[in-house]
Amino acid sequence: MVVEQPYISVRDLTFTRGDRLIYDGLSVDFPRGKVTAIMGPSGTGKTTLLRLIGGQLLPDSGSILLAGEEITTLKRHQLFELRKQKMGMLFQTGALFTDLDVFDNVAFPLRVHTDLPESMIRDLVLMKLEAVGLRGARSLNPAELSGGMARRVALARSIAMDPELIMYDEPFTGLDPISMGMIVKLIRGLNKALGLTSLLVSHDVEECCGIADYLCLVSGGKVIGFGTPNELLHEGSDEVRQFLNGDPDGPVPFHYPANDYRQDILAGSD
Ligand SMILES: Nc1ncnc2c1ncn2[C@@H]1O[C@H](COP(=O)(O)OP(=O)(O)OP(=O)(O)O)[C@@H](O)[C@H]1O
Repeated sequence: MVVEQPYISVRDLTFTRGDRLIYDGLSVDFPRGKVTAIMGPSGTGKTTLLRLIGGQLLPDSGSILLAGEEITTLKRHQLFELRKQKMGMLFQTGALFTDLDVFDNVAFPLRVHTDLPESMIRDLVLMKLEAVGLRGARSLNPAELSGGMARRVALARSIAMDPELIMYDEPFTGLDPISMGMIVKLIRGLNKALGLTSLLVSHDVEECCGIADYLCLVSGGKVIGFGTPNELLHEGSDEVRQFLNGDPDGPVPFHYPANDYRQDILAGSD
């Protein structure tokens, strides 16, 4: 798919972990102002891709352009500035500070990264908490929140600095259906209201198809499908459709390669 003026452009990306090649010449563009869900088999490198885009990992080779900046060659302090100004991240493990209440958790990045007066910080924090429906919960401690509420506070914190890009890693994991519905609505709503570019890693095909403008399917170190959910569900390759439909057998076989079953049985013990 040709993406006009992508927010993120990845080219010929190679990345290895130990002796395992995770990405082998990955090239993909992520559209500006849209929600793109990155999906694919477990262990294929989806979280790794978010970390490469966030500059937390450095590729072996290749380029990652984000809002015109080449992430892979930025110096540490430049990367820090870029992250501060442009990126919000919501990782599944992105825990709240347990010794700070909800208000102070959301205020934290503003207090650390800006010189804004406390009165302005208060207005901004209340605005972010209102956006996630938790203005009334500002005095609660993290221990008093449900899992879904904690995720929403973490979301308010990750948009505190008005990022251009927000990256979500498995934002639905462990949530009950109502909390999941709220997070889905928030991801979609915030993307539109704040004009964000959103990248979302998740295994939930149904949620992703409902929320994402585009799906990016990654497998074997490459993009095997990129398009709207509708396009991929109807016109994707057999492998893409097998993944999206959750079929147990297809191009990715149910059976691990083995010798003849009958011979195996007759052969007795190994
Ligand atoms: N810190 C690490 N050190 C070494 N190998 C790692 C590390 N983190 C991840 N890996 C390996 O890198 C590969 C890609 O991991 P990654 O977490 O990006 O996959 P994923 O597609 O997000 O998986 P999942 O869907 O299960 O979360 C996996 O094989 C994993 O075992």
